[in-house]
Amino acid sequence: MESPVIEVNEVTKHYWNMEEEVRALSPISFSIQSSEFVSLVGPSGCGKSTILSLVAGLLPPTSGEVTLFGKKVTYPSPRVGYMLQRDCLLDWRTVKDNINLGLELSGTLNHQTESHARHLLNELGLGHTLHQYPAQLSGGMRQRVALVRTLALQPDILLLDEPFSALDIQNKLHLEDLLVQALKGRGMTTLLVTHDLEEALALSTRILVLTGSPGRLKRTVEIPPAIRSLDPLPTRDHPDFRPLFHDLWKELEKS
Ligand SMILES: Nc1ncnc2c1ncn2[C@@H]1O[C@H](COP(=O)(O)OP(=O)(O)OP(=O)(O)O)[C@@H](O)[C@H]1O
Repeated sequence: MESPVIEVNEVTKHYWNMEEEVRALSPISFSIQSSEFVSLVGPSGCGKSTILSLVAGLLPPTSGEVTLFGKKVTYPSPRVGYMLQRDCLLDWRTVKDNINLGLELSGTLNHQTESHARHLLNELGLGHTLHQYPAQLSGGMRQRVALVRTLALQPDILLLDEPFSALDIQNKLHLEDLLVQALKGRGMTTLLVTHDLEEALALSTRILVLTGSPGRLKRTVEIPPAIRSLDPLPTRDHPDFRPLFHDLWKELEKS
């Protein structure tokens, strides 16, 4: 078996809140292979976002270690793209200048990378918005622009922290579909935090169920290939989808 892209090894994380110590994660270990799409689900406060920040190199673990491609994470890696619930678009920049922002900051903006960013914008159905400003776009369109900005960096690892949770159901389903299409053939390894079990089931190859607090891994659910091979919308009609959903739901109720 290939060595994992992401490895979280006996990691704990404690925060200090004024004088009080908050134990966010008790020792947690898991690894993710290349091109896997793994979702983290669990009750509020069980440490899901903390795990993403540790993998992104934005926070150091209290003990244990996180490795990416076999190397210990000590700072944010350019191989990682990170997308949040808030789109964080800059209102004074056009869509074109927003999708180029990450490339500019990383010093990799050139004719080729800019044209790739524009190609992604077209793929996500927003080619016509190139010279518009974020205020002229709907919430779903803004989030699509944020996704293009993240994918434009061509990261090997994509971290998604509830990226669609602020959207209405129609936009959410549309974006899930666009995300899957955009990831096809690009070989990215994805780690998603979501509260939406349907979303986790429809997008993932594997789901890690956490419990708190402090957060720890409770169960790993492999998504059957018959479901995995379908696009997000039709997965929901697969006869195994509802039983899996109820199984996960019950697991979280016990958390
Ligand atoms: N910067 C911080 N300082 C102090 N405590 C923190 C900090 N960040 C997170 N925590 C605490 O660590 C624990 C885990 O937080 P985290 O945001 O990782 O959980 P989560 O599972 O992502 O929650 P949610 O689902 O509500 O977003 C919580 O108890 C939270 O209050």
